[in-house]
Amino acid sequence: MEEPMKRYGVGYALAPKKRASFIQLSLVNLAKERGIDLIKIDTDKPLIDQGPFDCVLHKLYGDDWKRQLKDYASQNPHALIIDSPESIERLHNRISMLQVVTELEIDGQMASFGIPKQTVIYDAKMVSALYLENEGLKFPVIAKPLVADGSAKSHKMLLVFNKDGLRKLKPPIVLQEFVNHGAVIFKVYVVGDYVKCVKRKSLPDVTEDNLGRLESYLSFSQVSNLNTCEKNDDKYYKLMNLDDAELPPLSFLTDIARGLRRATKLHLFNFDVIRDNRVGNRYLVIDINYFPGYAKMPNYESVLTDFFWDVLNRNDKGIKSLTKGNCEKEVRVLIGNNGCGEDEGALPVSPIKMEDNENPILV
Ligand SMILES: Nc1ncnc2c1ncn2[C@@H]1O[C@H](COP(=O)(O)OP(=O)(O)OP(=O)(O)O)[C@@H](O)[C@H]1O
Ligand SMILES: O=P(O)(O)O[C@H]1[C@H](OP(=O)(O)O)[C@@H](OP(=O)(O)O)[C@@H](O)[C@@H](O)[C@@H]1OP(=O)(O)O
Ligand SMILES: [Mg+2]
Ligand SMILES: [Mg+2]
Repeated sequence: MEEPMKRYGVGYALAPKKRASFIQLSLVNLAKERGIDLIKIDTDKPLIDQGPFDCVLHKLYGDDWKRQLKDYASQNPHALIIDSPESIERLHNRISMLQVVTELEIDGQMASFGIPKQTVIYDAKMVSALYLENEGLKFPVIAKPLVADGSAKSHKMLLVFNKDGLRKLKPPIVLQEFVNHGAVIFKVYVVGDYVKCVKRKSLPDVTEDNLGRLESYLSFSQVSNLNTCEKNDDKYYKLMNLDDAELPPLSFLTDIARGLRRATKLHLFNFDVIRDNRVGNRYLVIDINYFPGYAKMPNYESVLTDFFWDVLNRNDKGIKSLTKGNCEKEVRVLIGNNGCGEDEGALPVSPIKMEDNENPILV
């Protein structure tokens, strides 16, 4: 007689929006066929009273949740926690997030990579054109909230064209050089050893001419996450034709992804890459996100199911590929004007532009 298939329980603790996008019936069913039951963790009840789970997936914040995970892990040493809160926290600060990129050692035969010049400002009195100049930054710059904790306000940014645009900035902020990149951003999704790059639209290039002509700043939020309907009437992006943009070499991106996995000890994240127009074959990482919108990735159901199956099986065999048991303990990580205005190249006003009073980094 055939042995019954071993079943695994994967508990997930996600905010309602993330749950709605990620936990689709197609994923639940495919995982079920492979012996993996996806089970919702009730965040109103103590984690310790739920399960038992072979694996806990999570994207929640705060000390209470961290404590709950720690208690769960110490009472269920066999359970995998994907990923450790301490590792995830590095991505909650836009400086420590990109610092890790600068520490990667990768043999860049095909292309080079780095991060844009940036500086952090904690004190409003420090915001000045002189300070920027001393830090080696030139206009235009992007002002980003220092904290990237998943809140709506942590995505609200400002493209600053000149010194007038600096006046109203509210620290703590990161000021990062805006690099022309042909209005295309590459989102590189990482799921364990799997790496997938997709193209999205981004902010259009800024010309010297623009700098003098425009308002002193532009507020925007999650420009690469606008929905298809918003993209439709967008002349600028039609003109530059996203379809024609060439992807960076996959093996190069895979090397960066592997390096980031090693350095961060994370398994579920994506990073945003732009091609620096000033230099041939140079790429800049501008953002890293924990547990991003995987449902937007082609075949996300099978990619995620394969990942669950792989880590659960390795765990059964005693291969410590993930943070296991005590989630603070370090364990070996296996590596395996509607988008345009009338002029070509003019900066978008809507839908990218948002009201100033909605932007928390503006006084
Ligand atoms: N240094 C830069 N040079 C040029 N464009 C940039 C730069 N930094 C950010 N951008 C543009 O601004 C957008 C938002 O920046 P970023 O990715 O840092 O924000 P985010 O809110 O963390 O994004 P996500 O929704 O991916 O989490 C990018 O997708 C890109 O279009
Ligand atoms: O909203 P989606 O599911 O698409 O995912 C987005 C995700 O939002 P959510 O985690 O609240 O869902 C964001 O996370 P926070 O920074 O806000 O934590 C961030 O990672 C975006 O980059 C993701 O979009 P993507 O990068 O994949 O395009
Ligand atoms: Mg981003
Ligand atoms: Mg981000």
